[in-house]
Amino acid sequence: MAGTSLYLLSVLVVLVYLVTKIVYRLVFHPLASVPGSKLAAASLLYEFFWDAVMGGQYVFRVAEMHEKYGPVVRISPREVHISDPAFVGILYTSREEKDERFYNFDGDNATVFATGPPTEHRRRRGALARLFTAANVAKVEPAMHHHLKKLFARMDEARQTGEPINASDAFRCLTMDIISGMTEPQCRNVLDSPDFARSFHRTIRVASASMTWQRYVPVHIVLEYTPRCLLRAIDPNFIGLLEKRKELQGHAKRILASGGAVEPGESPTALHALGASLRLPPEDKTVWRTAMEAEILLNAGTETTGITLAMMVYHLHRHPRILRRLKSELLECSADPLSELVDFQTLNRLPYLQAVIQETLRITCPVSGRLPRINSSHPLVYATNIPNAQTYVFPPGTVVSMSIMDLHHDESTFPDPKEFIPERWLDEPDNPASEEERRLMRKRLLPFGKGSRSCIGLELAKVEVVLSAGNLLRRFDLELFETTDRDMEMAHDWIAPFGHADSEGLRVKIK
Ligand code: HEM
Repeated sequence: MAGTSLYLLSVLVVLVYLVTKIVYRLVFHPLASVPGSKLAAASLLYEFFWDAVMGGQYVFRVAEMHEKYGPVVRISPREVHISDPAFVGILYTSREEKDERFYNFDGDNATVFATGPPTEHRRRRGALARLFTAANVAKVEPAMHHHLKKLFARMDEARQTGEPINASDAFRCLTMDIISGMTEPQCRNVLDSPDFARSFHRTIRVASASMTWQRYVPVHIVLEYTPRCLLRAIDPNFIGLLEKRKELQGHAKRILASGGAVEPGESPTALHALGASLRLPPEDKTVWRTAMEAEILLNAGTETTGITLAMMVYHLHRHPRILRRLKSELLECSADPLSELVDFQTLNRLPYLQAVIQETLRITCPVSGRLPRINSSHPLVYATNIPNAQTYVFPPGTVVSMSIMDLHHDESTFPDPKEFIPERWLDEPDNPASEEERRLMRKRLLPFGKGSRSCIGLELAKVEVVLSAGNLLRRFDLELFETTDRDMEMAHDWIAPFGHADSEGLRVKIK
């Protein structure tokens, strides 16, 4: 009897605590006046449900909230999301920190991507930054030519057999081989895989989805300690993920032990840079952190650039006039035979290719989700010049996020935002946009983010996309194969946009 009363009392205490907490969040919290779903404001479970359980769906719910409530919405007890391009310069400065809860992909906020505090971040990013400068990326261009030639040889074979290829997977293989050659001592050479490494890409998909879960559950630890047979039964791709991680840890261990020494036959990679860095204290030179840093580079460098190439090829083949114009520019840019690769510098000067790439990055948003920041030391003020619009003052500690997607699809900056119109970027007589409007468009095209946390791989991605797209479209005539808008649309936001599980992505025939 006494036991039952104690049990009831405990339940009552928990209930009172929860109700008090919810009432506080809805009525007394500093964000209580911000509009949005009350369920989202009451509990983190709402975000958990849409982002983790439903698999990267919160991005769509947040868009609905903006439609209903306007540019400022409360999307969790502690987070406000803003859809107003004018605010981007205020939020993404070097003062704001990344929200460590959201970015905790590695389980310990230990990687460059996930680190919150600016001082630690500067130190960790500094250890890698030299590898990704324009000058160093230029040195890697011959390796990119090597990988591209491999891809083109596979495409030549496919032309002869008449079989379609999965271009989404093929591009991911290309970008994986490039970033792998810069990250780990042995390039993965996934371009050699007969099916363009289908199961490997499924592993990356699972890894990306599990990063969302990591925000709420220590996924890394759970995976480590769950029996392999059980994991295999749940999803065999978990095994691939763990094997890949073990392999990276092996490399990290050896390279850290040698102080980042580059062995004969190896090229200097991110792992070597981390091992040799004098900026990093011993606690940053653990095997786990070093391997995780490499894993995040591999993931960040594969999906983003891969999807950019796939989306570009898709949009171009849905718009034959645009494709014709691009091809004629590419065919005239060099006297070299088509069998030779044109170098980055030559391709990078082509205005229409640049416009096509800008438009692809605008419409695609290879980083699709929100990018939360915390104003740890100062209040953030959101004000607009819209008559009667409310001004908000967010106290220190508020999580404030924006999404590149909102910026790039803002109708007032980019008319017909869902349409693929490379001409909008060009200074041509029939472009209705004024110079001032184009200046604003350029300012608001931020596929690589903004501020001190913008993409470390920007120079690399630029060279990869220009070189690959320019040479591929110069050399091959493609035809879409059983690929529809549904195959190319974002179905899940797992930092990068992922397609439907039952879709093959982009498939093409080589003519
Ligand atoms: C088209 C290709 C790419 C796009 C559009 C892109 C976009 C972005 C964006 C928007 C961010 C900022 C994320 C945030 O604020 O939370 C970012 C960060 C980052 N990207 Fe990329 N990225 C691309 C390619 C790459 C490549 C090739 C690498 C490989 C080196 C890479 C590695 C990273 C890393 C490590 C960060 C974290 C930087 C930091 O916090 O200091 N990305 N990227």
